[in-house]
Amino acid sequence: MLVKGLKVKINGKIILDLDVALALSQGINLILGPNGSGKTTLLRTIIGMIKPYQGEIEKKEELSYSPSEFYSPNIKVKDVILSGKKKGEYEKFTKILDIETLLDRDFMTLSSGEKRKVIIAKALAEGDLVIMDEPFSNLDISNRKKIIDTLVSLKREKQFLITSHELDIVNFADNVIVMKKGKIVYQGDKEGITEELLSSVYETPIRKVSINDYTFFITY
Ligand SMILES: Nc1ncnc2c1ncn2[C@@H]1O[C@H](COP(=O)(O)OP(=O)(O)OP(=O)(O)O)[C@@H](O)[C@H]1O
Repeated sequence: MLVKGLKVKINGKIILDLDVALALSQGINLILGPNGSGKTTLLRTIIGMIKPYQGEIEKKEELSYSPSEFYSPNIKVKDVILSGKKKGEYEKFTKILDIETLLDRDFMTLSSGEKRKVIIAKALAEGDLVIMDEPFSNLDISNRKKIIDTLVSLKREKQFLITSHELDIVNFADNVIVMKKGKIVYQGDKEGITEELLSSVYETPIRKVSINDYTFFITY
């Protein structure tokens, strides 16, 4: 996928203003950035929900999308999942994410974490480039690990573009994009995600602490 120089205006206000091309790598591409920095707008523009007034998006891959919020009134879980194209792959992901017993339930009666797993299973089954907005929100620590392990195990088959407010997801990322005020202020490997960069982007002191090669990000 090629995403170059995107500019988006909503109600006359510039929300996205990318001077640079978005350079995705193989595997897990993670977008970080404070609230309101334009992460969701960027994802929605890539999938075609928002039309940029400038810039280019060239997509060769099959894209799938898991939004950060979702509402599907009066629809069964299996119909949410089966409303896509690649039906064959659903079984694999409903099994991995342990949602097989939920298929006959009404989607809106699920807990927030169960809903999250359903829409993630759908996105994983449908796309070669899987775009997920805050896939870890609503998930308990064990389900969070299950999703991370699944993404890591699929890295050679699929490409991921995800957002998260959980900074330690950096540990699993092959490429990190940092946004602030509608712009990309960093993209590259995780080694470039320094305390200085994060403290400046989030406007609060952030410290990196490593234990057994795993990096935690803490405020102090
Ligand atoms: N339809 C809209 N009308 C007006 N402003 C909008 C609209 N959509 C987005 N914005 C504004 O654009 C900015 C970027 O929003 P966006 O949802 O892309 O941020 P985000 O980085 O995903 O934030 P968060 O981490 O809080 O989810 C915000 O200031 C938001 O209020």
